[in-house]
Amino acid sequence: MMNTKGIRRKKSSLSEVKVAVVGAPGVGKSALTVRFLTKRYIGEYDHQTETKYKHEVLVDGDPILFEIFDTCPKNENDLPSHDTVSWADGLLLVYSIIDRQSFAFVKKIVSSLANCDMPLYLVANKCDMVHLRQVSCEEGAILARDYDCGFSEVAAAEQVAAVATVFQELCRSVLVSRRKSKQSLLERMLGTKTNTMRLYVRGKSDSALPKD
Ligand SMILES: Nc1nc2c(ncn2[C@@H]2O[C@H](COP(=O)(O)OP(=O)(O)OP(=O)(O)O)[C@@H](O)[C@H]2O)c(=O)[nH]1
Repeated sequence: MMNTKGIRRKKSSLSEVKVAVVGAPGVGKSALTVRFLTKRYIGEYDHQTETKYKHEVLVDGDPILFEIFDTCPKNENDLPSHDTVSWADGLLLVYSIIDRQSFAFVKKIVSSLANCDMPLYLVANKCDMVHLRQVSCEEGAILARDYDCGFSEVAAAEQVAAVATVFQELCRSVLVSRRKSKQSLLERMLGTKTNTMRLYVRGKSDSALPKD
């Protein structure tokens, strides 16, 4: 699905960000994904198929081509596959505030990532159903602090902007992490730290600096 309204730059200048939407069955992964893509809420989806979408939007004024993988676990033990995790630049971890098991499922997913240091964003969906709440907002916030990632409670059923913000925040984390790994690759290739390099360049070009 493509939304190219308002975006005039060449495709080649786009940053691509791959997001896998993961979480227990029925937490609202498709509802959140479709809300972001179309701004609409559709109550029931095909639960049998995993779907990949493409969606172009501006994030902080820059065009971003999102690739979104709406995963579809068969049961509470069906964790995201190695292929899914290695495909993704970032994971949107979704649980439902009215389903404590789905909160535990998110923890299982993150444990299964082992040392894989990828950008994450924790989303607590169905916050329109507070009367049935099983997971407090504080628990979500604490878990996100543990994972060093962003966190929001949202309702795909009712909100448009809050859902978009979740995808945009994850996108920002992906871009930051990409910049950091490019920088550390450069440092490794040069066999030096960037700040040492900066000193060297300055020393060569700045005649006002002392010679040693
Ligand atoms: N009240 C409420 N219901 C929601 C919300 N989001 C999704 N639902 C409902 O929750 C059910 C499951 O939503 P889906 O989007 O299909 O969930 P899913 O995580 O994609 O499910 P699987 O594909 O089976 O893994 C549907 O009946 C949705 O209408 C929400 O924010 N509030």
